[in-house]
Amino acid sequence: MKSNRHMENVSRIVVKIGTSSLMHGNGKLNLQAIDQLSYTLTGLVNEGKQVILVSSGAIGAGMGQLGLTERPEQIQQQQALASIGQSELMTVYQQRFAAYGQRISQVLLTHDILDYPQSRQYVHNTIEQLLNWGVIPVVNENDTVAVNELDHRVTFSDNDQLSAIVAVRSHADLLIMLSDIDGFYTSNPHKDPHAKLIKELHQVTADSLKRAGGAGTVFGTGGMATKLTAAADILKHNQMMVLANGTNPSIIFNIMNGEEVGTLFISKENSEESNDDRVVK
Ligand SMILES: Nc1ncnc2c1ncn2[C@@H]1O[C@H](COP(=O)(O)OP(=O)(O)O)[C@@H](O)[C@H]1O
Ligand SMILES: N[C@@H](CCC(=O)OP(=O)(O)O)C(=O)O
Repeated sequence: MKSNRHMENVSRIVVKIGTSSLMHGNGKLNLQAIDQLSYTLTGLVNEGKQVILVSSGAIGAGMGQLGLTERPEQIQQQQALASIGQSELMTVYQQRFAAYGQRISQVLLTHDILDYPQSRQYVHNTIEQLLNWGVIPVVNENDTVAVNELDHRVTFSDNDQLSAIVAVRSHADLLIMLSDIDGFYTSNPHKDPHAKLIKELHQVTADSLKRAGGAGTVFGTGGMATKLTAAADILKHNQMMVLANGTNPSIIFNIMNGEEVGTLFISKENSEESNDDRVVK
């Protein structure tokens, strides 16, 4: 694939991976995806980059543990599932990253912590210290206490937005959002066979938001809408985001090589592209 994006100066990267990329359709953890993710992120750290992983999947992993095929409605059940699944998820991450000699840590956050200057400072200090030590912080929402964020019918806050907040606060050069789809399309490709992949977007407009629909699987939550809101936040802070397919997380290497994969969200001033938002023909 042609290399025409400039990622040479990217040194701090936030990677967000969604539940749909971490789970099989039958509710089991996708160990191959987790292994490739661990291998790839360790590879980036070995190259001298600083990496923060924002990983969903706690509720999905909890559902898998209990053999549930539908996400329960009750908040307390979702929270209990997250509590079961988070420790399973971290156990698997710990094992796979350790196989590549990479240290990781767990950071559980709620959105409101970041609204309080002192807590925000503590989070900032901790993450900076971890990155200085070459550790990969693995961030998730602290689902047991984050009641509003769990009920996606009431609010649309979730890990997509959390990853943007983390990327903004940590002044990351790039947010890579991995999902179960190749990028942002002109409409939901699972419903519209004529949907076309948008390669680059400079602005999240009301029209782009209209094109974004809900989650694709029972395990996914926010769908495309929360990814676009995250992208809007990133663009507001003059940062970059790539939305790409996480089926094979080593796609991150292609992104870092500047290859044209997924959808790049970048301000017009920072873009190499003279055309407006490009659509694959
Ligand atoms: N315009 C669009 N472009 C791409 N995907 C879309 C669009 N609108 C809705 N979607 C849906 O969003 C899904 C990705 O969101 P989600 O299921 O929440 O994944 P994740 O678990 O990775 O966060 C896609 O699989 C697709 O079904
Ligand atoms: N904290 C929740 C994350 C929910 C969430 O944002 O899920 P997703 O849309 O798959 O990224 C969990 O770990 O299950």
